[in-house]
Amino acid sequence: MKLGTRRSLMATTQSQMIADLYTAKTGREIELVGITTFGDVTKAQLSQLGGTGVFVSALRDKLVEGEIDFAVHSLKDLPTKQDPRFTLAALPERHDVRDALVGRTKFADLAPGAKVGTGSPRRIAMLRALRQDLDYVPIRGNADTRIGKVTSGELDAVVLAAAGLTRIGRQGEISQIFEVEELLPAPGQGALAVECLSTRSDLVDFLSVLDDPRTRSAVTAERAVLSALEAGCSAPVGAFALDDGHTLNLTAVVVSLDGREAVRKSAAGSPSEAMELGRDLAAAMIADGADRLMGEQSH
Ligand SMILES: NCc1[nH]cc(CCC(=O)O)c1CC(=O)O
Repeated sequence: MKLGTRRSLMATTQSQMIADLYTAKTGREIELVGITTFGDVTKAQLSQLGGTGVFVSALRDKLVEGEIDFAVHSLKDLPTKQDPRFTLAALPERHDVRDALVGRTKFADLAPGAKVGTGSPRRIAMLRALRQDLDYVPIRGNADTRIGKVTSGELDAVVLAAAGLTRIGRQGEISQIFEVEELLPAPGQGALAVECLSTRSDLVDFLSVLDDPRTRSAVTAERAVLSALEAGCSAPVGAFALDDGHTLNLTAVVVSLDGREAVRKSAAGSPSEAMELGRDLAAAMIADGADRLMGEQSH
């Protein structure tokens, strides 16, 4: 069995984690196949690429061509619009959902005017809501490149997903983890998705041993919010859900890019109705003006 992976350290690490988990559960060996994607080579700002899924499409092409059997994606990079050719055969147990600050001080201790790097409109909007007096600098590149801008002194801090930092062994450089109450993560953040062709029912069955039902319900609700808001991965939308085994609790927010306005709502429901919970919460947010706040970020 061949598992296609992007070649970055983060991607190969998370693909290897899934391969090891699979081998531990089934005794079957997995071969990793490295693939270069457009998202890895472009210098453009992610938010200017005009669409989601830049990291995803090259892996999907290899699935269609039959070069690989399945692929592991960071769920938050997957477009919410379902492509019927592919099936999310497994959503394994989620890692840390939170965002982290990499810098020499905590966020509250940064001097006014300090340069904070992040390429994500969601993070910029939410960080502005916390502190208007900092200079938010759009950056991209892999985590290593971003952290390097702090080490070199070009930036005072950068904000990255804690899960990604941990996967590449850089958790020691985190100066603060933002609690979800102050910085709501991106829908699906910290979760990995195992995808294969829908026609490969043999694989869908095999891979389902990796699925974690509580992760699946939580991220289903979060992604339903994003989908119903008709927002993409570059929109200033945060969502976080937790399934305690009985109840699914969901919170979502849309923040204006200047950080001055937000529509934030929570709801609880049955994990078996995760999709409806997310969709209904998004409808309530739109009724409160969420779509107006997203402005031209929505697509
Ligand atoms: N957009 C890139 C991306 N996709 C997934 C992660 C982090 C790991 C995850 O959420 O699973 C990252 C980097 C980051 O946001 O810092």
